[in-house]
Amino acid sequence: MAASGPKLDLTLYLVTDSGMVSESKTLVQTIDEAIQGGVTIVQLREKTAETGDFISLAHKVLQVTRRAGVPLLINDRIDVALAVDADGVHIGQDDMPLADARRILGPDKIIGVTVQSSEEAEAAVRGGANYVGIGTCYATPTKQVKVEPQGPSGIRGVWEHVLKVPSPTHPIRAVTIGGINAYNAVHVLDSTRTQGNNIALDGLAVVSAIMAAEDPRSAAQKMRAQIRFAMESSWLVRPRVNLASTQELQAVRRAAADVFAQTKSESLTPLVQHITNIVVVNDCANACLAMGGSPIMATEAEEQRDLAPAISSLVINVGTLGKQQVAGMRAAMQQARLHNTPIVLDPVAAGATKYRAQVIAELLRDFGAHVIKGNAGEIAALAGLTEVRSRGVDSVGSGFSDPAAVVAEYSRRQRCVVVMTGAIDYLSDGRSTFAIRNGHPLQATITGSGCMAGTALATFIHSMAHVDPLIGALTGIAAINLAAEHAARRNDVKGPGTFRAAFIDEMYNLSSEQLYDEMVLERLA
Ligand SMILES: Nc1ncnc2c1ncn2[C@@H]1O[C@H](COP(=O)(O)OP(=O)(O)OP(=O)(O)O)[C@@H](O)[C@H]1O
Ligand SMILES: Cc1ncsc1CCO
Repeated sequence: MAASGPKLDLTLYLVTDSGMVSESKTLVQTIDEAIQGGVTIVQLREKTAETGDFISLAHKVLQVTRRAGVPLLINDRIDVALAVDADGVHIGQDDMPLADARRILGPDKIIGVTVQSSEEAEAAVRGGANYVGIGTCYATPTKQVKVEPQGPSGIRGVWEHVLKVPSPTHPIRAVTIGGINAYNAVHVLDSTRTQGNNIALDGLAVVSAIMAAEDPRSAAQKMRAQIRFAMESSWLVRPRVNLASTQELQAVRRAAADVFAQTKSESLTPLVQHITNIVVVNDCANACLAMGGSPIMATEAEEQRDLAPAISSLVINVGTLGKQQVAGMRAAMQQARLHNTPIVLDPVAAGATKYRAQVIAELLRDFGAHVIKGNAGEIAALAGLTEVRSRGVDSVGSGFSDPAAVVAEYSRRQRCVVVMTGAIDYLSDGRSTFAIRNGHPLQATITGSGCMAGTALATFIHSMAHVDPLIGALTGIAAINLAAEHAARRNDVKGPGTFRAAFIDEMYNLSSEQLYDEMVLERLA
């Protein structure tokens, strides 16, 4: 690492593109404002500039970066880096080989390498790169992408490999690049954390999210705030209810009963935004009200930005998909990510059609979710497992031979809570796995009981900051299932029709004491 130069901090890495700069600013002004907003390292990328022009621009940029104590790297052009005594270079796979670059620049300059695969990453680490830029996360108009975007899960695969390669001189660091912005920053950082020990990337590299902004300073500030949230407050690394205690199950039941009581109290009425299917929309709105929430079913893309600051959680249910509805989902999920609002994804009939499977895969790649809830057939389709099949919206057969392993494994893969419903419900956040043995067969006789379970999850997971998503999920499933048990016991319930009405009544009547006492909870892992 640059022994004499500025400290290598990859938190918010700006890659310049002079073609994007707003007409009212120069490139140097844009970089200056971006640094004021929190950019921690700059790479000057000028693919077409003449050598003399590149050098004179680099001199000007260097004045700004030096003043701020931020390293300046030159893309590709080692001659330019040497001419201005920049802090280092960033090279791609088609540029000068790493060994030559290191020999020319010496041990103290920063050298970063773009890598698209584990093999390229391994070569860069072994060759003594200071960091790797793992691409391409998302498709972007800023660069002709030679390789298919890999999405956060592909990036994570390369990152996990990078960490296993011994580095000859210094600990390797990594960022990812490609279509990163303030909407997806937290999702990208959360879902690229290593599966075993949650190690995060060192930062994110951005181009257009800052370079093309009218106000690069505030764009950089927004990015920094999102990155800080993901690095410091990610629920994936937050301590939570002490599950190691001998009183563990009581502690979990108590935590669930507390979330239930808070949600039902009049001082807190979570606003639960749904984009759900047309079959169940009214039942879900009533279920949400009965459990202490306030439902809103706003489906247009245009209204998501106005709604976003006020909503407590978001249900995305793909039961009846229209193109316009998908646009609404994308806009809502983007806003939810910006506001760190919990997202519950209900992948209804995930395996029934290719279109549905593709929409769900794209939503998960681009926005992820905090909770995915499905029946066994839906989870099987998402996880690519063939042990359980479905028919339309229903799961067929008796389920998985090892359901706890399935939810735990899929949860670790998706970096979210996974809830698999059925006669027994299985819930996992990848660290702990539980079963809830409540509920009644009458639930399976009405349409939308799974969708209402999704509503319940969102109603109780109303804040990422204040509700542990696993505890919120346990609360939601327990609440809905106990309401079903209570309804089924009523003399006036004669079958699905009367059950449906009584079910909503009993969601409304359920108390936190009943939830604590009657929840049948089992810890599986
Ligand atoms: N036989 C059963 N016994 C107890 N509870 C059940 C039973 N069947 C379903 N449930 C409960 O019903 C809820 C919905 O689960 P289910 O797996 O039926 O959803 P789903 O298939 O997605 O439903 P839908 O497609 O109708 O919305 C869960 O809370 C689950 O615990
Ligand atoms: C029956 C049905 N079809 C699409 S969504 C839905 C509601 C239950 O999932």
